[in-house]
Amino acid sequence: MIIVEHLAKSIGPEQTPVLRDIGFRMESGELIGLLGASGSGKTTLLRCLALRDKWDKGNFRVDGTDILQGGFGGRVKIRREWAFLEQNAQLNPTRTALKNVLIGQAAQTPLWRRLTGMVRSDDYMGAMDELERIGLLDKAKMKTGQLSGGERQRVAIARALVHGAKVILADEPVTGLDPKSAQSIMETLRELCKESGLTVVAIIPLELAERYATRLWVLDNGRIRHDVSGRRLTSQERAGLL
Ligand SMILES: Nc1ncnc2c1ncn2[C@@H]1O[C@H](COP(=O)(O)OP(=O)(O)OP(=O)(O)O)[C@@H](O)[C@H]1O
Repeated sequence: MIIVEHLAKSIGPEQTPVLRDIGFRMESGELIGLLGASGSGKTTLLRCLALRDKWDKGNFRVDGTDILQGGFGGRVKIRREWAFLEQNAQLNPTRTALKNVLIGQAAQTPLWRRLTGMVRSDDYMGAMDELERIGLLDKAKMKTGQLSGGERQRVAIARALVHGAKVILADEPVTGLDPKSAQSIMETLRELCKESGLTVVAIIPLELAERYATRLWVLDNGRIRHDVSGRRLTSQERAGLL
């Protein structure tokens, strides 16, 4: 169980409040579509949850561990088990899909292996397994610079999974993709949530969120204004997205 209470965050020289009072409870296996008008703080919320940005205040507990006040262990847990997929998958275009996925294992790999570039066969098999799981086994040896946007997103997801991600925070994972690739990425994420208990919070367009997410959050004025499961947004709730 992930519990966030009273998360607040101000940004910039003027310290403009972006997140005022965010609170939620989230279970494993949920796929949350994060919605809100431009500038409503969606990316800021993901960055705070990934601990890329410092919280001004708030409580953050994951499976009973106090992440912010509980010492170093909580932060290590988030860095190990939570993956932040930035906009336009951050991959090395000159390396193969396989190598890019293997980079996800660096955190668990001894320094000498990283320096010598030696890969354990277990790591290699693990990376190939994940590429297969997301349907990219046949592209494993292609440089990611030659892959389509959708395929690059898949590599980024495989890298997160190989890293042992239990939670993926995805900042516009389907932006710029054609409708078919976007749907295919969403289907993959939904399947992973259902089958392996992965939890995903993703900034995605409303129509995909309504089709694939198990829960919708609408951010407005620094709060989760609407938290909706099992139904589409009403026209009044949609109005907050404009
Ligand atoms: N580094 C920064 N310095 C100053 N202001 C910032 C910074 N980063 C974000 N902001 C401001 O914080 C607010 C929230 O930004 P954020 O990127 O979280 O919104 P968003 O909902 O993800 O927007 P979009 O949908 O347009 O990507 C915006 O008004 C933005 O201009």
